[in-house]
Amino acid sequence: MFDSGSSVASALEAAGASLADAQRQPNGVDLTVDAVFEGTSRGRIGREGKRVADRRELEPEGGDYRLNPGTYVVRYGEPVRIPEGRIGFVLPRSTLLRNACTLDTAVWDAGYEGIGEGRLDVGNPIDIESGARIAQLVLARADHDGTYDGDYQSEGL
Ligand SMILES: O=c1ccn([C@H]2C[C@H](O)[C@@H](COP(=O)(O)OP(=O)(O)OP(=O)(O)O)O2)c(=O)[nH]1
Repeated sequence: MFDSGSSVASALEAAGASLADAQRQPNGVDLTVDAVFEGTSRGRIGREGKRVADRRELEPEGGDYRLNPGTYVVRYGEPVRIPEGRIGFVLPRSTLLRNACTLDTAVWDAGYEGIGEGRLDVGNPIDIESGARIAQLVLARADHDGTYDGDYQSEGL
């Protein structure tokens, strides 16, 4: 069972997000793009520990990120808090897909709080305005064991 868009909006507002009306969707809340990065070094995932690759933040040109085909990391514009009893999923806006682009995202754990990131794949050149809506967060009811306590807790806050 998924929460309504207004419940998702309440969860985000409790985390400090200020939402425009256009972000409020029937089944979730649209997230905006705050920053786009290109990787500049090698990351690592070990059996223990991990390292996120260094990155270079792209500058918008005339307010738009002018992206050629490739893989980027985006930082979303809204602080998120996943309430207890919930799991979060972020999905791409369908307009990204219709432009041969997409977002790859992972599980958003109960108890996670922060400004998250995702992988943006660009298959066809696209201009994305800084602050534009690119994704949608939905929340589903879920049992869980404890709450999120990983390295990304409170990131960006
Ligand atoms: O696409 C996503 C998915 C999740 N998150 C946030 C919410 C999630 O709760 C947190 C940690 O995600 P995950 O548990 O997958 O991270 P990890 O790579 O396993 O690292 P750690 O073990 O430190 O949590 O990152 C994102 O920013 N982007």
